[in-house]
Amino acid sequence: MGTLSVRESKTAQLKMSTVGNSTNIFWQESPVGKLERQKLLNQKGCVVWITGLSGSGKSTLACSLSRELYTRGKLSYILDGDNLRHGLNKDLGFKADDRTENIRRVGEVAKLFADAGLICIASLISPYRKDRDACRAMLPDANFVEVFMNMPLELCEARDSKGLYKLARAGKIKGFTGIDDPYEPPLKCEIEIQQKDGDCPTPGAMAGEVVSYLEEKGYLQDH
Ligand SMILES: Nc1ncnc2c1ncn2[C@@H]1O[C@H](COP(=O)(O)OS(=O)(=O)O)[C@@H](OP(=O)(O)O)[C@H]1O
Ligand SMILES: Nc1ncnc2c1ncn2[C@@H]1O[C@H](COP(=O)(O)OP(=O)(O)O)[C@@H](O)[C@H]1O
Repeated sequence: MGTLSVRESKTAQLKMSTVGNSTNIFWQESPVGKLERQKLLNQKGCVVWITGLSGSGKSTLACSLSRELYTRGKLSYILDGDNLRHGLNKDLGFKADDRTENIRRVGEVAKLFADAGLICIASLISPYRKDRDACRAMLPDANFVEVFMNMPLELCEARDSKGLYKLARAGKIKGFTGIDDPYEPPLKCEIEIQQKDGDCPTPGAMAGEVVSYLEEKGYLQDH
């Protein structure tokens, strides 16, 4: 074989792949790697995945956690299920397959944010265990922190801050999680938030529990 041109030799070094329906694709390495990005940010990229019923406090925790990290000079980004359904996932409904695809897409985006060196806070009902476990498997080095908002349905329904439980009970929303659609609680998660003596921890206390875990596991420093 003659001497390959730079392009050909470069191409020869690149491995052609087929992934799903994408054929003849090549992985392009970035000149700046994850360790360099983490050094710049003085933190380690990871995904904090918050799961629970509608009204269990996922968004409240996501916001208080993001704020607490910011006050400590740490960069995070929230991927909220409701919000992403206004854009990236606006083509998806709430049937089981659509929820699975929703979680898969958010998992892939969260993986990119973590690779960027951010603390990615994903807050979605994510009712199916297999879908959450598939997201966990996407993350290299197990940088996946599952937080279960273990609040009783009665509390979530009493809150009903969006009036959706009332609509679901009236049969105006079909397939509403917890009412006539399943939620599979985690069998093993990193953090479980629940009531103590019938009282909910404050948003600050919830955030503090997660920050302490991240600190203990070394995510709030790059070395
Ligand atoms: N049928 C049904 N079941 C559950 N939730 C519903 C439904 N229809 C609309 N909503 C609103 O959508 C929000 C949940 O979206 P997610 O992307 O987190 O759901 S999932 O993870 O795909 O199950 C959820 O937001 P949160 O209340 O913040 O959980 C609801 O506001
Ligand atoms: N720890 C908490 N203490 C008191 N109220 C809370 C707490 N967490 C959430 N709430 C309230 O419960 C309602 C639902 O919270 P939200 O974060 O929107 O839940 P989700 O994102 O799971 O649907 C809101 O009115 C919120 O203010």
